Amino acid sequence: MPNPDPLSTDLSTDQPTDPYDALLLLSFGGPEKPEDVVPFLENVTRGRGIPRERLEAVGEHYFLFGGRSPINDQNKALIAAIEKDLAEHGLDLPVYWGNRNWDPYLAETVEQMARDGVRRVLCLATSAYSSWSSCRQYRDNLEAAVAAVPDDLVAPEIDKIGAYYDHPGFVAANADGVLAALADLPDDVRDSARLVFVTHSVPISMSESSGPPRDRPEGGAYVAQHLEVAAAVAARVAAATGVERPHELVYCSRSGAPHVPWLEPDVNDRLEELAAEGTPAVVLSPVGFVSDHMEVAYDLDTEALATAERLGLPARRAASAGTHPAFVAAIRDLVLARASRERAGQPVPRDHCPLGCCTGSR
Ligand SMILES: CC1=C(CCC(=O)O)c2cc3nc(cc4[nH]c(cc5[nH]c(cc1n2)c(C)c5CCC(=O)O)c(CCC(=O)O)c4C)C(CCC(=O)O)=C3C
Ligand SMILES: [Fe+2]
Repeated sequence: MPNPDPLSTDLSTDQPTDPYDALLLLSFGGPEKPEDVVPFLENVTRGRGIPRERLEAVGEHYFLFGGRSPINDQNKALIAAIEKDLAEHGLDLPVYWGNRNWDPYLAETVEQMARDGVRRVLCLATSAYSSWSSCRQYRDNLEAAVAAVPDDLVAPEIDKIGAYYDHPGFVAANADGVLAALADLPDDVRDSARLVFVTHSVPISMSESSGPPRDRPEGGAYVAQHLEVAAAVAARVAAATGVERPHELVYCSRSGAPHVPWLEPDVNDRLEELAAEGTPAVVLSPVGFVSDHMEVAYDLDTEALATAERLGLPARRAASAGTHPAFVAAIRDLVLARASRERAGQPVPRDHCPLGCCTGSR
């Protein structure tokens, strides 16, 4: 038990980040040069039954960008922004970084934390939503990394912040991205533009088993959470512009075997329909991604924007949360809120997944 006597700690003059002595940014990882691409894809898809053709196609996406995913640079920029923000607020909390699929690997980072004498760690994953891929798999990675710490070291205890999609700072950052994209559209279609929110498709079975079993919304938490963010961002944009625009949620980056159903519609198919219906313009907002991953660089900026261009449909891609100050402040808030609840012995329900939460992997 981390806090056998919560009252005594509550009344002390602890640091606002106590009981934590480090923050861990946990991410997916990505290749940095052409030689990295195949080993990276092997790491990602080990035991996942992804067809060879799909892997070759995804490899090409990476080669188109010189074998370098944007994700590691995005994470470095986010860590720098978090460190600066923490320092500006007088908070002394070192930030570590570990990935599931590429260097720096999570297990090495956790071992390094043990060597540095770090005992209690708060972890933020670069995914804001519930599902096996976006939450449970990261928890399993943490457990495995802690278990792999050599016996001569004391492994740190790691707590993971739960889904944070509805944090007002995350919503505000995405809304700002949509506002900037709208401003960049031609004047005559700006007010009639449709807001198309995009996230990573997942198998329907994964989506339906996402979230805590007891209060799981119909269809699963993954879709429900994205719809909530889409509505919140659209409402902020309406308030800021004085114009109500229609909005919807679509999907990108479908993978897996063709006979396994995944969430639809695909963004490209939907753009075809919207163009046929005479939609004047669209803004694509990648709310499913906290920063500009390869899915954003390829599936949206390369593929979907080309689809829109071919259809003669004016389209702009909105910025993801990235290092937007509202998102960076949201991270500080999530850290301080969790630390204070921990000191008071009041767990944050969403940070503790019940049995059966986000189980379905395919
Ligand atoms: C929900 C979700 C997120 C969002 C949450 C989060 O951020 O974690 C996400 C993120 C990412 N996915 C990424 C890359 C890949 N995902 C793949 C495969 C898959 N993703 C899935 C789901 C998700 N993925 C699923 C159900 C599969 C099928 C295989 C399986 O069941 O596990 C494959 C294999 C090839 C392919 O099949 O596409 C690759 C290369 C990158 C790195 C991008 C970069 O380099 O910038 C990132 C951030
Ligand atoms: Fe993925």
